[in-house]
Amino acid sequence: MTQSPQSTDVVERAAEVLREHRASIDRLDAILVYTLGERFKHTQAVGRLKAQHDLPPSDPDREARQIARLQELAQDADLDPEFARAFLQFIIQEVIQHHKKHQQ
Ligand SMILES: C=C(O[C@@H]1C=C(C(=O)O)C=C[C@H]1O)C(=O)O
Repeated sequence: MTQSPQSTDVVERAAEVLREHRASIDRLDAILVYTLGERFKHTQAVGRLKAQHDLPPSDPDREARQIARLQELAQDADLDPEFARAFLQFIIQEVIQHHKKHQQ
């Protein structure tokens, strides 16, 4: 069966919906970047504090509590909890590398 060509109205409406979604995605990406920037400011301060007081760069108990909490939040937010876990783990590993550099 051949498809009938879509009317100009339908095509224009689809283009408009796509534009709106992409504008929302761009705003949310900006929120993510600024949020991560703020988070890294705090973790850098924690890294300096740990270096000054000779504390270990990583804290596995704290990480386990954060991951459990984030997975609950992810469920509430309709986000894959496994994705949320992997994402937080990725960020924490980067933070721990920064903390190790503070201690060198
Ligand atoms: C920021 C800290 O250092 C590390 C990084 C963490 C993080 O990025 O959330 C959590 C625990 C630590 O392994 C901390 O101890 O609070």
